[in-house]
Amino acid sequence: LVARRAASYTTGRRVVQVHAVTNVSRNPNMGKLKAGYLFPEINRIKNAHLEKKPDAAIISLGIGDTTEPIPAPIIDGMISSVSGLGTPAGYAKYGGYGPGEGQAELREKIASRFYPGGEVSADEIFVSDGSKCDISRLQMLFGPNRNVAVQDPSYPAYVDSSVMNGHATSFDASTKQYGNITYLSCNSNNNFFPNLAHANDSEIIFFCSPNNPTGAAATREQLTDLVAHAKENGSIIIYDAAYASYIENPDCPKSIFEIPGADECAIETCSFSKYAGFTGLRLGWTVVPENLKFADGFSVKADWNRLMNTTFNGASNVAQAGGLACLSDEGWNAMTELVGFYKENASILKRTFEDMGYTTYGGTNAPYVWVSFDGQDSWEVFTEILEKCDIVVTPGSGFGPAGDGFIRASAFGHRDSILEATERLKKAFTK
Ligand SMILES: Cc1ncc(COP(=O)(O)O)c(/C=N/[C@@H](CCC(=O)O)C(=O)O)c1O
Repeated sequence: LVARRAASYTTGRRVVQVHAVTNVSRNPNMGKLKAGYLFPEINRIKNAHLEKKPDAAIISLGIGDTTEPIPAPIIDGMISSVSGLGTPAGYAKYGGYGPGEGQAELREKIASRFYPGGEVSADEIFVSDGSKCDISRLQMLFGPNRNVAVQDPSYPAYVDSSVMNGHATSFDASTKQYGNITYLSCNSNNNFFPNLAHANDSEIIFFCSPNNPTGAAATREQLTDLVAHAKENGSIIIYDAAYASYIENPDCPKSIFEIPGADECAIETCSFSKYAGFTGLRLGWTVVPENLKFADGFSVKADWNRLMNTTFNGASNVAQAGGLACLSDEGWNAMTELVGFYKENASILKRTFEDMGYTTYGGTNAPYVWVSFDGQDSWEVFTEILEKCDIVVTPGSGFGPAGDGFIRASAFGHRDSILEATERLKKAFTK
């Protein structure tokens, strides 16, 4: 026992004592992950740069994290919630554990505000602490060894949570893909909408529109094809609408449930993060339709409800009060203004790269501009931009192998930072 507890080994003449180990073997799926999660890795590199250049005035066009303060009407809603928690009546109403699926009033409001066509009812809406968290809980819902398809490139949480939850075999360094995950390439040749025939065997299809990182918003026709494909193959779509409010093209639906039949093959997750600056406050929701059934006819919603009530004690009551304030007329207008501010940043960035001679995608229906560097290694471009401009972007290959040759510029920034970044980029990279 002592030998096992205090595993040690000799290197040449020295006996090196290592820390005691446990008896518990590591989850082999965690061992398959090829690197750290993308954004903390980028942050680590940024900090190393600052070590070298302590006076560098770094501008981040990297992680899509909001920068503008939460608008007053929403703050007021939270302040009154907090004050209420300090009174017996207020605490009695909202102080303890709330319903795992979220406060009824908030669920009703989300249904009426985000699904005005009545496509979704309040009891199909499950309030959470954000979409990223729900993506991993959805992985738990389906269990291991699933055939999963993702857009390539796409939000890294889909692939990484799929690897963690046992859907993937090992990482193939030559293809830069995990085995058993289907990468649906999205590029300028297919107008960033994948060939769905490649997903014929996929049980679960992660689909994000507007897509992170390309900024491509799928059209009604494309989403109709996606729903038809899922119904034909018996797949379930996990539709990520985290940026839907940035869509301005009327031909691009804001929800998959605008497509008839989607309630029999899709789950939709969304979030207040990028709409109201709730990235730190943590509030999102996931829609699991009444009509969505597993192969044996069992309700997916029933299992999701059981899972949420077992794994999660509900989104913070203060955050839910904030969400409710977002959906008041004043709050909704304030959110719309905030989204408009970031959209303006995106168009400034898009215009700048275009004027510099670069081909860009996205940036119109999304807060991300996808910039082609003509096949150059995206981590090299990332490093060059950091070294020359003290600007952090996100290397395209971080979103999947089809992202290489691109960088993603995020529009989440103060206006003066965005303008300063454009000046630095023009100076260093104009073709
Ligand atoms: C398609 C998509 N879905 C969900 C999220 C996260 O939503 P929340 O967990 O609600 O804040 C994000 C957040 N993405 C940021 C933050 C990074 C991260 O969440 O890992 C980014 O891509 O820079 C996202 O892009």
